[in-house]
Amino acid sequence: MTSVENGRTPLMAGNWKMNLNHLEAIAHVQKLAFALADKDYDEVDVAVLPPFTDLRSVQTLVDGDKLKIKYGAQDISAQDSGAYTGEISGPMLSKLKCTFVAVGHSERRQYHGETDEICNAKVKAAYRNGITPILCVGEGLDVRKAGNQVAHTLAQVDGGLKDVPAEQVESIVIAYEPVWAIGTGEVATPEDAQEVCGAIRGRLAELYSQELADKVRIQYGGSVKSGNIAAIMAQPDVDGALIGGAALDVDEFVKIVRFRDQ
Ligand SMILES: O=C(CO)COP(=O)(O)O
Repeated sequence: MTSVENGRTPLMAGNWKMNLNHLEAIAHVQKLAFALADKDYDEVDVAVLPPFTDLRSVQTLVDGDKLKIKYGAQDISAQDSGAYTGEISGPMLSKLKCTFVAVGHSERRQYHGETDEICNAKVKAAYRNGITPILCVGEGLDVRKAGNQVAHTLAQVDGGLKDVPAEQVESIVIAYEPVWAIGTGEVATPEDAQEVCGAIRGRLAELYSQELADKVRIQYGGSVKSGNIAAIMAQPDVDGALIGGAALDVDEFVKIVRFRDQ
């Protein structure tokens, strides 16, 4: 059974990382909207995660032209306001009508020391402010080589969701991004992606219920391109992708969104 038959609308989200200023963001989203407009994409949710400085411009464009493209931030503070220099809060993001926020991306974990505890606080901050977290999990190369990818990733799921109630978690997006496949051109095989995405769904069933687990969208991320997306999406527990480099190229991103045509 594919994810579409399972009733989960696939979510293709472009994580721009630290790329594109607000003028480039406007041009990018306009081009993306135009490219998607000539064919119905109702059966796929499309989102972009631009840098903070682009969000107001993207919001104005999406609102003004009533675009179906959703958007969100790449990070969120665990606090809602106060003396936290350089941080961006949930209330600020929800004022910009962000649908999503990435939490615990491996680059945040690696370069900013984000632990599962911090990710858990950020998941709660997102829900407190009506924003859907995209909780990013996944193992590094050493863990993969030792064959511990499932246990490692499930521990991140447990940590990120600690004390988060079912009525919130049923809307969460979990992105499985093996660190060794991010930006390296080294894509996990569809079977590798399915192994861990399936285990994540199994864990959600254990922690909550099978019914909840069947609703949650689980994405794969790591060197996704138009040439490999169809095989990845054919896996029963993969419901979309979190796309880095390939999302910066509108034509390539559109091909990924239209994975059924590949
Ligand atoms: O980190 C990623 C998305 O969040 C994946 O990045 P790449 O698609 O560039 O490998």
